[in-house]
Amino acid sequence: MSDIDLDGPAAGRESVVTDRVDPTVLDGADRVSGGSQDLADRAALRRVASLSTQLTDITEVEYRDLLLEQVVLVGVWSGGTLTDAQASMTELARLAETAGSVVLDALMQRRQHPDSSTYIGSGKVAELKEVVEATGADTVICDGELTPGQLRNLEEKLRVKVVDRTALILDIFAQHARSKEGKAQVELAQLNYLVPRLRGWGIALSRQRGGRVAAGAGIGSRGPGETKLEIDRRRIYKRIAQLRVELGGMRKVRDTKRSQRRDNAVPAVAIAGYTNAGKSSLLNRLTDAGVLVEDALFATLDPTTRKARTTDGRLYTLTDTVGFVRHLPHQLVESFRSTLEEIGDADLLIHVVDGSDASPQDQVTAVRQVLAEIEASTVPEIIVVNKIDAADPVTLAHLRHLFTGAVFVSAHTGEGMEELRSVIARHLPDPAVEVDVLLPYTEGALVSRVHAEGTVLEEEHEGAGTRLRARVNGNLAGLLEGYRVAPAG
Ligand SMILES: Nc1nc2c(ncn2[C@@H]2O[C@H](COP(=O)(O)OP(=O)(O)OP(=O)(O)O)[C@@H](O)[C@H]2O)c(=O)[nH]1
Ligand SMILES: [Mg+2]
Repeated sequence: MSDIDLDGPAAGRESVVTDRVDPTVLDGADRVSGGSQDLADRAALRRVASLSTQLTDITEVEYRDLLLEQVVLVGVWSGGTLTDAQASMTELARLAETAGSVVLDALMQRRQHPDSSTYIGSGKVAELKEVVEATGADTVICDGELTPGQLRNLEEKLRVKVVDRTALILDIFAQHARSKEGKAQVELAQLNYLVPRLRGWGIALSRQRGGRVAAGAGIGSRGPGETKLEIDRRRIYKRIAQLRVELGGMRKVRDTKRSQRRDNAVPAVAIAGYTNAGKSSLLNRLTDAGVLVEDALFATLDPTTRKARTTDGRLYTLTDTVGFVRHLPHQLVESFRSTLEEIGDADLLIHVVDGSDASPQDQVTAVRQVLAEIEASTVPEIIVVNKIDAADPVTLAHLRHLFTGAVFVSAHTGEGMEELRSVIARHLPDPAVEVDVLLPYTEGALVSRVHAEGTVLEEEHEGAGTRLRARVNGNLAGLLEGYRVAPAG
């Protein structure tokens, strides 16, 4: 813990490590399959990033415009190794770039705990202010979830916008939400984040906007603004209630669909994993889904379900889901609960890991934490290490050792996909009921269904029809009831 020498890399800066994050700017997609229109929309959104976070229904609320452009990142390293802390900062930089901003600099402070009033220590705030001024940054992004007080105090001291990790992730989700459900889920999460911060932001924002604090007496103290905030607060609560009702309705539709799938006893496989690990690419490989693939965090928010077949011809569904990240904001986990239930309800989980990442095992840890939070830890899991074409062989060897039974694939080259298919087939629950039937030739459709949904053990064409011995699900077994052959002897 404390035995790591900070003075080396940060000579002359005492306990502040200045770690310039490699500004490998993510300039949009590097590969799109079947979603170029979507992508164009998204690029357009990115140029006016602030629009996506403005809540159209509550325009008068001084909601934070996240016009993220020139940013400086700041983090507190309070536990774990330096590598962990740096990985978290690198990820924050990726998140900031995904949201459409340019990262100018990144600072990290070693402290036991974040400072209760300004997140980083007061002496370091002055240092940060120097960096902000020197770089001409207009926004500071903190690597954590800050209290309303911390945000306000920092803004007052730095005189630029201060945003935390949670707000940043919410902003990306808002930019990427496509479906009605996704948009409602994000709006609900944003409002839940907003409520406790309403007063703080109201004040800080007034100060920030063109230095109105100098002209207007009484801003920041009680006054007419307070009444307006109360009204806004009530409107927000009303909107939250309305969104909950709407989402409840959409949830019913989703539940019905899922239970229909259950009745048909088609096994469900969910693809989950860290954001940008290649989940959508894998879905596209295993089916012809044509889901948007993008080198950006949280490209997928809406689950896509496609039919797929095992190597031995059995039908199953494959669902691509929203990616996870370190410290996924609890507001998102909460409002995306119905989407995330697709994972908890699955018969099998394909947990995709980016093998080319600097520390894939940390991704696995973060993902498992979220899985536990959504009560999906009991779903049988296959670890699939993706991007082996781009991964370091030493890392891969380490992963083989860590995760026995993992499958190593490349969604790009197709390597390992055959093995993945057969592993999926092996892990899928086998249809439960064994039947022995004689189906007249007029019942060709039923014969096809047995082939599609069940496992055929024996098939013979006899004079009276097709004799089939097979394992099928309960539903299909019911339909076959009338054609059963009496057990011999
Ligand atoms: N080199 C390499 N790149 C890959 C591979 N699979 C996916 N990628 C790239 O990784 C990036 C992310 O792929 P996606 O399929 O969108 O990842 P995802 O997990 O669905 O991401 P989110 O939906 O954003 O959470 C894209 O740039 C892909 O082209 C692979 O096997 N090898
Ligand atoms: Mg995706």
